[in-house]
Amino acid sequence: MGKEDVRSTLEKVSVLKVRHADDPLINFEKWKKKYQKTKIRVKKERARAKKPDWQVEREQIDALVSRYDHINARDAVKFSDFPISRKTLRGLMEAQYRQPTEIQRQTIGFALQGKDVLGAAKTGSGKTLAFLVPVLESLYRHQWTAVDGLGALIISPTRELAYQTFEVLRKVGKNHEFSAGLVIGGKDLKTEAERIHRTNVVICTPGRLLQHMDQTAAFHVPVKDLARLSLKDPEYVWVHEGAMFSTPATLEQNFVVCELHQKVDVLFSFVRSHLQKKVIVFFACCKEVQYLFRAFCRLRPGTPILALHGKQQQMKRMEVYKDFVGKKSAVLFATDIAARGLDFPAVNWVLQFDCPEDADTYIHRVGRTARYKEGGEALLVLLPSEEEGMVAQLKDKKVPINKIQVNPDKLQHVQLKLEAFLAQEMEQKERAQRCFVSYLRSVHLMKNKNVFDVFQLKIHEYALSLGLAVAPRVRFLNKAQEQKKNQKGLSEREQSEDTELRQFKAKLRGEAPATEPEPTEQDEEESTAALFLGAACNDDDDDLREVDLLTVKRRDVFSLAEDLGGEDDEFLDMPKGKKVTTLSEAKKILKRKFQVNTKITFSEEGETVQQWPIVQRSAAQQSANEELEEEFSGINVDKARERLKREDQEFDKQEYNRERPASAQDKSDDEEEEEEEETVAYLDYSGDEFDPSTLPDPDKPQKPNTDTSSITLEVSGGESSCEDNDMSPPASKRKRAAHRQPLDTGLSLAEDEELVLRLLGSS
Ligand SMILES: Nc1ncnc2c1ncn2[C@@H]1O[C@H](COP(=O)(O)OP(=O)(O)OP(=O)(O)O)[C@@H](O)[C@H]1O
Repeated sequence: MGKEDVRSTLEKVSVLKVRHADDPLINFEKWKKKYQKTKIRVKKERARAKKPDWQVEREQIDALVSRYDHINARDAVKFSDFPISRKTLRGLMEAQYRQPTEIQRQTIGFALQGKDVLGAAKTGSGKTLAFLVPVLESLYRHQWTAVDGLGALIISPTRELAYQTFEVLRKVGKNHEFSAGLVIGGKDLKTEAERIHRTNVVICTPGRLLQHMDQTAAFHVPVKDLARLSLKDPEYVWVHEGAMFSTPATLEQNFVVCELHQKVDVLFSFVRSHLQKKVIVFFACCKEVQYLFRAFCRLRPGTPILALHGKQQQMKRMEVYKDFVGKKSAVLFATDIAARGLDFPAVNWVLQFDCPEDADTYIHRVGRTARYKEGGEALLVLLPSEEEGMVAQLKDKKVPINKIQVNPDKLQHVQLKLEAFLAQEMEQKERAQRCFVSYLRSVHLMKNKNVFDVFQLKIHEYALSLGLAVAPRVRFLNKAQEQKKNQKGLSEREQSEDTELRQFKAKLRGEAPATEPEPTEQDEEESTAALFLGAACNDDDDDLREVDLLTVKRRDVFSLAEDLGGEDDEFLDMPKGKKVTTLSEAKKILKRKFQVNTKITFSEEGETVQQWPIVQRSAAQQSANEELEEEFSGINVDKARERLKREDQEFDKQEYNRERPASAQDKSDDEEEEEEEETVAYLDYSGDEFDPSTLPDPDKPQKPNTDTSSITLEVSGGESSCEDNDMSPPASKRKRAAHRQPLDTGLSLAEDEELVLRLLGSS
């Protein structure tokens, strides 16, 4: 093909192209296609717009559910990689939760698929969202509404944790329409009861839940499922199972060993050297927090001190919680109510002033710092007697902890200052005493005796370190000590019996007698400990009310001192015969059938002159037949009742004749009746003597003396009815009675009263 041919061909093609673009037929076809597409879309949209919301939502739910089988937790990087509703996703994003943590990644998928999940992960690793997201999704999937009532129940060990979980739920679930309620003690039960049946998610503490289950009629819980409390074929998710340590990697942990009486100084010095930090200090009991919180406030360490413990009002607890959350630097003195689950942001230090009950408690406590990728430090204060046992436990639980020393040069001593405070304030002194006793009690009650041995404590020095002049008396320790001695005595006796037997056998065999065993080191230690306690106990007779109260309460209320078993045995199983208590004395008296509140006066000849309460002499003679019958066939109740009635009547008659003035004996029957009535009233009234019945009843609303018009009908009516029922004699009779001489019955006032009551009863 020549050049000319090529050119003509190209020209033809371009002409064809121009013609094609201008071709109305082709253009129409194109437009028609586009139009059809738009028409279908609009139609669909219109159709969808006509659907009720729930149906649209249903379709969205179905679309989500269809993805459940294909969840790939391993590759999930963002929350949106899971089939989670837009509402929840939006909530998560708004709360700045974008990527799931390890525990969330591994559990959310299973939970969405409807499996029971048992998950465990280190503190601060995000377990809260791991269960809250599936809760929201489950309710959403079931299109739960307010009228459906309770849909999810979250039981939390402490009120603070319940409150915190509630707050997270509110944040993450704010785009859903469910209702949620915080049901914890210390709040108004009535208001809760009114709302609880309309609440979809209830976050509660166990005590309050039981209260509503008992008292709130409208509250219907899935009780059977709760009771079973076992998981159906659960997925176990141990996120950090293979980890080298059970505490967060970003947490640095140390312990110091010091004597009990040095602990307050150590704490004060620590606080003084960490003024810009946020610190939580854990104590063994509320009373310690109560006392040391006040003491430290008085010491003015230079940083805010807060206290959180179970004896505070709920509102106060919330206030302190929020206050501490909002502070940049502060020291929170707390009991273990703050140990589990609470998410205080940016805590730098956790100091355990008292040894935790066990390694798990230790881990929960230190977990209040170094949360979610943050760093933190923890210091454990141990007594020499606690060191070995506790450190071994921690090692067992894979807790990396190092021993460090307290620098004695840096230690600041506060004992003198505390003494001065206590000298000024009686209340503070009492607090210090309670703190002292409570701490000892808490140590005494600890189960692990390898770690906690109250008899190893130098309690006198401890009392001084709290600012007290002397160690208060601690009864339960006295008793425990006695018990210990008795047990020791018993085993010694058993041992000596054994030795005697062995020596006897040896004699029989013609061998030389064995020598006495040497006292062991432990024996010596025990007697030293006993010395410490003994000295402290004898120093002061000022016994603490709290100890008395508790001890007495336990025994008195249930009257089961001998029957009680279990934990209380330590206190109650004292050797019989040695323990002399008011209760045992009272029981002895009862057994001997002594009558309390009785009084018998004898003449010099030994005859009964007067007896209280008055014994009614037998007035009606018992027939010989009756006596005989009773002797052989026991008491015939009906006959006895009849006889008593007769006897009462006879006695009343005799009493009446004895007391009636001679002049009155001849009066007519009618007059006699009236007289008798008056006598009854008269006996209660002793002439010139003060008549208490004339006084206004303090329990009744009083009428103003002057202006009766101001009294409302209701009140005046009530009063008049009260007056009608009054035991005081009517005015006319009182007037007549005033002219009479008081009857001298020869009895005391109390005896007179008793007599009147009898007469009234029989009449
Ligand atoms: N996906 C996430 N992204 C960012 N922060 C998160 C995420 N999940 C949880 N957190 C944050 O981590 C912190 C710890 O979470 P959470 O309280 O749920 O831990 P936990 O495992 O329940 O701790 P504990 O065992 O002490 O109860 C919280 O401050 C929380 O806001």
